[in-house]
Amino acid sequence: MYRGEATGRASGHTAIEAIGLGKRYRRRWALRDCTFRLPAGRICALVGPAGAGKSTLLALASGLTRPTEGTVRVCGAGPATPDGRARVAHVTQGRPLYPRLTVAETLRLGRELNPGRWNQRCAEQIVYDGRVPLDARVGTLSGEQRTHLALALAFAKDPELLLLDELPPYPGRAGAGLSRAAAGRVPPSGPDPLVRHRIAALLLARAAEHGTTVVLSSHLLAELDGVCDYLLVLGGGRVRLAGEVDDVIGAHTLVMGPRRGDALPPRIAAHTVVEARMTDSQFTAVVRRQGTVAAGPWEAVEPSLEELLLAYLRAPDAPELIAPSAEPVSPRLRRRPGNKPGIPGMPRNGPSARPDLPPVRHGPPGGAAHTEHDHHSGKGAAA
Ligand SMILES: Nc1ncnc2c1ncn2[C@@H]1O[C@H](COP(=O)(O)OP(=O)(O)OP(=O)(O)O)[C@@H](O)[C@H]1O
Repeated sequence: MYRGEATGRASGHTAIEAIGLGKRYRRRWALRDCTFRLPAGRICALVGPAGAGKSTLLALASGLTRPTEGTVRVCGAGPATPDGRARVAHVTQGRPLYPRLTVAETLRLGRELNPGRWNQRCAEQIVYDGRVPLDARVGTLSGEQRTHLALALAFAKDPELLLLDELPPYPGRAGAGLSRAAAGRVPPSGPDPLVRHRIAALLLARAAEHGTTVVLSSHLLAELDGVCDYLLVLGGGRVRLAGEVDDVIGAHTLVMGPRRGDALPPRIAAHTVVEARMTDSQFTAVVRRQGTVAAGPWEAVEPSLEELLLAYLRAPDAPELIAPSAEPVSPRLRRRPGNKPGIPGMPRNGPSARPDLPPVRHGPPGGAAHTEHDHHSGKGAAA
């Protein structure tokens, strides 16, 4: 799925631009040296292990919290300014809503809090599509209904940028934020794929209709395929991967073949190895190509988005990859040459992995994460 530059507000604009962004809670950094640009009009997957700083990044982008260091701008504005707040909607993990208000009262509150920007018809359509009764108290709604209501509030504000912390409902979160009695009335909402599919469809349709940029934080990697066209991967509080999904996937190859000894075949190891896994008889490696992958007694295919993300998540030391479209463009914000993570004195963007693709910025080759004797038997089996 790719919505392209021509959509609505997408052409050439920047939705988020962060430079050296960092947030520290007491002594611990939740996010550090975070530098990237998200072009407008994208549906961006924000991926990372638990504690990687995803929620912190979203909170910084929505002005909910202030940076300890660095800067972030959203749609050209400071997130904590009235302009920034008007342009951004943030649906947080807990979906904080007033449980005693009815749905209609909640929408009325949304209208009063967003004078001049409120689209009541849009809000009512979303709650209607989600089969959310207008006269029901929020505290009695299911996880899916609460999400529809939260999305109704978000889209009715007509935001340029929607930040969504987790595609809901997710395990154990049904009734979160409600009284115990109210939570007891909420049907259990496990990771029902149909519900998630319905909500993803709603999100995509609305985002396409309004030209909204969406940042979607998620743990469920398989579900991001076909939903997101842009990728932002955090690890250890830093950006590890950023760019168009197609470009990022296209720069990598998944190689599987018979194992000969403890090391990868030299012609495979010559590429930037993101992750290598061995069983007794087979090796599986995700490599960032430096040129073409030589033919040999192995199979080389393009990884799926899930396979690629898993490789990066399992290999926290793999070198970063930042596509040119994810590089900040604002001259005021641009990093000094030679600053991390570029190579001092060298152009910031390394050679293109594929001649038909734009160049990508990458760290030094050889950052392999090597998992010995891992019983991973090939493509699609990663878990
Ligand atoms: N208000 C806070 N006070 C102290 N530490 C915090 C606070 N919020 C987050 N942290 C810490 O900052 C780090 C990043 O947290 P954050 O919630 O941003 O990660 P995350 O990637 O969203 O994780 P998850 O996927 O589990 O939601 C974690 O170590 C977390 O414990």
